[in-house]
Amino acid sequence: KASPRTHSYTKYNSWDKIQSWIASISSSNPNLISKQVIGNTYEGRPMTILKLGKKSSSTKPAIFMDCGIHAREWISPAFCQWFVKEALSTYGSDSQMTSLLDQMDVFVLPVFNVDGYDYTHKSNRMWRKTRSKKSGSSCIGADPNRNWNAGWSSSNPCSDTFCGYSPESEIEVKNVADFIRRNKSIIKAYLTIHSYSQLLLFPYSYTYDLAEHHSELLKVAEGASAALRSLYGTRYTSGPGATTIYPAAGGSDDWAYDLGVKYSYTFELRDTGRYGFLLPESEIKPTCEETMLAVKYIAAYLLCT
Ligand SMILES: NS(=O)(=O)N[C@@H](Cc1ccccc1)C(=O)O
Ligand SMILES: [Zn+2]
Repeated sequence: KASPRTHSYTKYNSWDKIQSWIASISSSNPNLISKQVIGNTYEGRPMTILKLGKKSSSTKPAIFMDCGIHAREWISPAFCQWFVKEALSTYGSDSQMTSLLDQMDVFVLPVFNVDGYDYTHKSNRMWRKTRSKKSGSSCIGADPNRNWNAGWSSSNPCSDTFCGYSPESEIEVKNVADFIRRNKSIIKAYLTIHSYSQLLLFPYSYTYDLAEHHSELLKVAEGASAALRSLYGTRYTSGPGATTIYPAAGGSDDWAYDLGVKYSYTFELRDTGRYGFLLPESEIKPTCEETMLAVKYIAAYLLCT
């Protein structure tokens, strides 16, 4: 059975292996990690959030990070697994990680779109959406990054970017939106991990209007990108989604920002198109190492402000 010691952090693990890992890692260190199931997916798989942070009787400010919103973006869940492993293994030795986990909690959702992720392993490697079915339509699933109540507008059910029949129509999105709403007073940052293109995006994607905190969000994004680039020279572009990648309605980062989570970022990890969603396993380690620097930069900024 997979356990923290036998789990591979440099392979794209199946959902079954990730589920076993979640069970074992979440009971490996009661002072630093716990788990909570926030609901099930359409096909009945559990959505489990890992809570990282020094156990405290008082409520601490928190960062929320999700991976695997889009099923085919396999480097994303690989990063969430890497982040959890790094947090637990460097707490006490790495000063940045130690102060982060002493002063804040980090909620990590390793795989958001579990049904879709499992489907890419077993059926169609290029699947993107959820796997929900609606009577009357032969097309399956909605894009979980178009289904949030942020500039939401309807679209074609057979499109890969179908927005769903209404905001939060996808149970996976509703489960996470409910969790963030319940915890919005303590959540200071929302990070959502995607691939590919090497971008650090922030609101808005649903409009060309600049966010109220545009200049600060850009400054932090450029600092995080510079930290990332310092390791292997990987170049990221920072900016609002609408002008940096493309306009898009119903995105999770826009929704979190409009809810009041000021530091709301979408990471588009490696690469820039050579392999795209099929990033080789040999690039998991360098991608995760450099991305750790960007996430730790944002965390350090939160702790200093
Ligand atoms: N990961 S991606 O290639 O699908 N790109 C993202 C870009 C994106 C990011 C944030 C809000 C809306 C859109 C997408 O959802 O299209
Ligand atoms: Zn994506």
